Amino acid sequence: MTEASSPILCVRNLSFSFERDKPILKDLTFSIPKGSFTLVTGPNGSGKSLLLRCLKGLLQPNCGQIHLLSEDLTQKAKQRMQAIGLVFQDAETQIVGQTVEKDIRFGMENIGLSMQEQETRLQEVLTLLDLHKQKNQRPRTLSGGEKRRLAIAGVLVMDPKLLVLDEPFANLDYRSVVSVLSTLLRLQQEGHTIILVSHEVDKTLAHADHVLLLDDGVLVQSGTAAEVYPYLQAHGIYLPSSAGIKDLSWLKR
Ligand SMILES: Nc1ncnc2c1ncn2[C@@H]1O[C@H](COP(=O)(O)OP(=O)(O)OP(=O)(O)O)[C@@H](O)[C@H]1O
Repeated sequence: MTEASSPILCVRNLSFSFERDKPILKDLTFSIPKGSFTLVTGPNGSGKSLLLRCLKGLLQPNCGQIHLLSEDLTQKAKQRMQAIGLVFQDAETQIVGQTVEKDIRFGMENIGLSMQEQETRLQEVLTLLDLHKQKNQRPRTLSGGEKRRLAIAGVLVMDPKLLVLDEPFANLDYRSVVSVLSTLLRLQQEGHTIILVSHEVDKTLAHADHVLLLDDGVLVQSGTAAEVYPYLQAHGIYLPSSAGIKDLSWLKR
């Protein structure tokens, strides 16, 4: 993955406000390289979740353009909704089925996929997310990490062009963080483009090939991990002392 890779998503001059003259997202311009593992970071309240909601089509920006694979989808929120798979910060709210399998099938049944296509996709995501053993289990009996993986499975099975996750490590213990992070890296290797929103850069920065740093609704830096790293601490992002970029991963501890 290099910075030169063609973009899957291009955002130009995006602004968003709930109230007139009180912009929250301010003139954001950036692109996301296809196949990248992009980390969107910034302190609490910097606008990360709102940005995801604007991209997904849950909120409409006041101005700006959103192009996905060179197609202008700015005014096509429904198409953005289908193309962008979003795993919410509170991923458990996305789990609706009585069993793991039923939950994964839910979205596919809603869009009327044939049983054969459902079966193919189901088997694929059970393997990718390592959930075969839990197939018949009730979701509420899953561990935190398994629930997070199930929420990802439910989104992935809809075949999104872009997989976006809002704080997927929140409230997870070390082993579950490792499990979810390894899963995301495996998905990237399979060819998926991943946008991860997290202020816990100590867990992931080593794996990010593209980073966006937001503060107070402004994109203050974007580029490779090495380019953005020197600006993190000044914008309230915790970094362990004397850690280099390669140390900033929970997979290597
Ligand atoms: N529904 C709303 N009405 C008014 N202001 C809102 C609303 N939702 C969010 N905000 C404000 O928008 C700003 C950005 O919020 P957002 O949730 O996007 O931040 P964030 O970077 O995701 O924060 P965190 O890391 O805490 O999740 C915050 O100041 C927040 O108070």
